[in-house]
This record gives sequence, C-alpha cells and structure tokens, in this order.
Amino acid sequence: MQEMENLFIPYEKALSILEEHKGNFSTENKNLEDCIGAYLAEDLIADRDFPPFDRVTMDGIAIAYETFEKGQRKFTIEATAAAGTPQQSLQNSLNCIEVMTGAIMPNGVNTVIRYEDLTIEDNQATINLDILNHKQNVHFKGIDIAQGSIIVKQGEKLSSAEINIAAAVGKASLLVKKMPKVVIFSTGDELVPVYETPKLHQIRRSNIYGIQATLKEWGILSELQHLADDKEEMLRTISRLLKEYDLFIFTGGVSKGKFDYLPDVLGELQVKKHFHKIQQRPGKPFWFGSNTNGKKIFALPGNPVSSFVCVYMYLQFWLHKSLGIVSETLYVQLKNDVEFKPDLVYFLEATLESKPDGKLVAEAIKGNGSGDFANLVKTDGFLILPQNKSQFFANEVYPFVPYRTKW
Ligand SMILES: Nc1nc2c(c(=O)[nH]1)N[C@H]1C(S)=C(S)[C@@H](COP(=O)(O)OP(=O)(O)OC[C@H]3O[C@@H](n4cnc5c(N)ncnc54)[C@H](O)[C@@H]3O)O[C@H]1N2
Ligand code: MOO
Ligand SMILES: [Mg+2]
Repeated sequence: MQEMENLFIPYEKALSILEEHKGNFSTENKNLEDCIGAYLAEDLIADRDFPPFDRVTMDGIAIAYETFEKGQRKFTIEATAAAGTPQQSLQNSLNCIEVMTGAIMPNGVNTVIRYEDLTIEDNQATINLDILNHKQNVHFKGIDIAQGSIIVKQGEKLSSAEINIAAAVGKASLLVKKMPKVVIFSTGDELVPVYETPKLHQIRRSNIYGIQATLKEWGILSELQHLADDKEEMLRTISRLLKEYDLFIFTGGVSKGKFDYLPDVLGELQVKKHFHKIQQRPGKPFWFGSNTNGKKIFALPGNPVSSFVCVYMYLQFWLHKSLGIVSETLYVQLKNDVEFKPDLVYFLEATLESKPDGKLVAEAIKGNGSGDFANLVKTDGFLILPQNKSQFFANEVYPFVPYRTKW
C-alpha cells in the first residue's frame, strides 16, 4: 500500500520525540588536560578570592599616596618585593618599596608608579608625574570574585576560559559528563573500505568517517562497523553489539529498497521504533528507536547529505537535551531567493558570510540532491526553511545550523 506523505511526522514532532527519549549520561573524572569540550558535572567554586591578595600590576615602586599628595616626589627605596615572596612592610611612610608585577602589595603602601614614570639614582626614586591616581596599578583582593562563590556552574561546556578557572581553583581533575559509547555502522553491499579501489559499481564507505569526525568534534569517541545487506548477519552482529554500546548510528538501509532490512532487523531485535520518516528534505527516511536497556538507535538515511543533515539536526539536538543544555539558534539573513514547492521542511546548504554592517548572510547553494556530498565542502551549514511555505526571499531571516565555523 502506498504510504501517504502526511503520515510522515513533522520536524518539530521529531524533535519532541527525541527529547522524550533523551539519554541519561553518567559522570566521570577526567584529567584537566583532557577536559576541553567536555561538559562540567560539578560547580567550580572559588577556593580563594580572585585575586587572592592585593596584586601589583606594574613593575615600579609602591608608595603611600598620602606622602605624594603632600608634595613629596623623591622616595628612598627601602626594599624590593618580587612576585612569589611573602608580604613586606614599609618601615617609613616617606620611603618606597620597589615592587614587581605579581607581587603582593607591601603593608603601608597603596599606590604603584611604573618605572617609565620614575628616575632612579643612588637608591632614590623620583616620580616624574604631577598627578597620580590613588591606588593606581593595584588589582585588589577579591575584586573579581569572592571566595566561596560559584564561578562556573555545572552543565557548562568547558572552553579554555573555564579550564583556566579550574586550574586556578586547584582542580587537577574535573567531574564531567560521561559521553555514550558509540558505534557507527555503514550498511550496504556496494560499500568498500576507504583503502580499497572500488569497482565501477562500488563506492567507498565515506559517510561513517564524516559522522565519526563530527562526533569527535563534539567530544565523543566512536567505533566503526560495516554490515553487508544480509539480514541474518545484521541480526547477529547488531544483537551482539547491542550489549556493548549505548548509542547506535546506522547509515543506509532504511528506505523502501528490497535490501533495506534495517527497520525489520531492529524490530526483530526488540528495538522500539519511535518514528520512521520525517516531513523533510533531505533525510526523509530517518528512523529512530530505543530498547528497554536504554540503547538509542539513530538509523540515518544512506544518502550522504541526508545522513549529514540528520546528524546536525537531530543527533546534535538529542545530545544537547541529554546533556541538559539549550540548543541555541543562529539566525541569518538569506542572500538569494529560494523556491521549494514540496510541503516539507527544507534543510538547504548555504555559505555563511559575516558583513561589516554586523549581519550574517547565508547564500543558499543547492547541490544535486542528497547524493551530492561534494556540495558540503562548498558550504558552511544548513538553512532551516520551514514547511508550509514555498517562496523564501532575499533578506528574510532563517535559522542556520553550521557545520563549519570560520571565525
Ligand atoms: N521508492 C523509494 N525509494 C527511495 C525513497 C523513497 O521514499 N521511496 N527515499 C529515498 C531517499 S529520500 C533516501 S535518503 C534514500 C535512503 O536510502 P537508504 O537509507 O535505504 O540508504 P541506502 O539505500 O542503503 O543508500 C542510499 C545511497 O547512499 C549511499 N550510501 C549508503 N551508505 C553510504 C556510506 N557509508 N558512504 C557513502 N555512501 C553511502 C548508497 O550507496 C546509496 O547510493 O532512499 C531513497 N529511495
Ligand atoms: O530525503 Mo533523501 O534524504 O533526499 O535522499
Ligand atoms: Mg535504500
């Protein structure tokens, strides 16, 4: 029986089903050096004030401002305070102490004058300025962050900025979200390994490498597997691997072909289908399910652009929900008119340009369908052009999902 287009679920419905079946990731301790891109599973708390003491910010001398205010310009140097040495005290308020950037301010002084504004001769420093700012060139204790406050909340994705903070508060390792154990399958008798020369009727199994690389960028390691179009072998292999991995990504074998066994095989292995087919182009035959052991199965359409789109539109969304983070929407301005008649959401490749007037402009570059993955190297991401609309005009604003960041 012919399946009706309107039985396919809308894009938004697919997202809400994915959210219903989000993953429940555990946590693990990771060495700080390995934490870039990981998701923090503990708060980072200031173990000391930031900065922890009144910190000299310029190499020069430190004086009591009040002495300068009374008209004195020449100061005898009493001592030198280097960074990393304990706090000293000015003995005579008419004198000064030489201080280095990073040193703790000595007791009895409050203002630092740079060497560039001094003449030093015979242990006497003369200030060559008429005006000083009281307390200049000092980074005062606790002014940035108070001891005990939360500097980074759990759930944050760790960039270098957070890694700096973690190091500063003494965390040599961090509790982070543990990513799922992932296996990515290619399926199909036409696919040969990358290192082989394909015969005319064969192609190399490229999709899975792109997906693996994307996951790596997201901090997830994965393994690759291949399945021939052989139902028994598929049943055996998937059944064995269902015990080993948490997240399963398949490419191919989910459409209407005589050898597209995957939906049946997954069904026979007690994987519950949550949806099959979305009102979208490309990627229509995307299949998603899970089993009672919490294993999640993303069976992506085999066409390279389709599987690529589904990774960015759905797997990324599911991952964000599983990590408890909000998927931010990037809005861009369309550069060219686009017409798309079918009543489907249209994920359209586009380049992204940042304009001097502050606008982000996306030029739609339509390739030759979902098999044209060469078009992905000419573009930067996908426009999400909504359903129920067939004309999209230049200067209109639409969401954009980048797969390449140029800035
Ligand atoms: N009668 C119909 N035929 C098709 C429909 C349909 O609705 N009715 N949908 C089309 C759409 S849309 C898509 S998308 C594809 C999806 O097909 P499958 O998921 O079954 O994938 P395959 O048939 O296995 O392969 C499709 C295509 O992709 C190539 N492929 C697969 N895996 C890889 C890989 N790892 N690396 C590179 N290329 C890969 C494969 O060789 C095929 O050319 O179905 C349409 N048909
Ligand atoms: O929707 Mo299919 O994903 O175009 O080739
Ligand atoms: Mg097929």
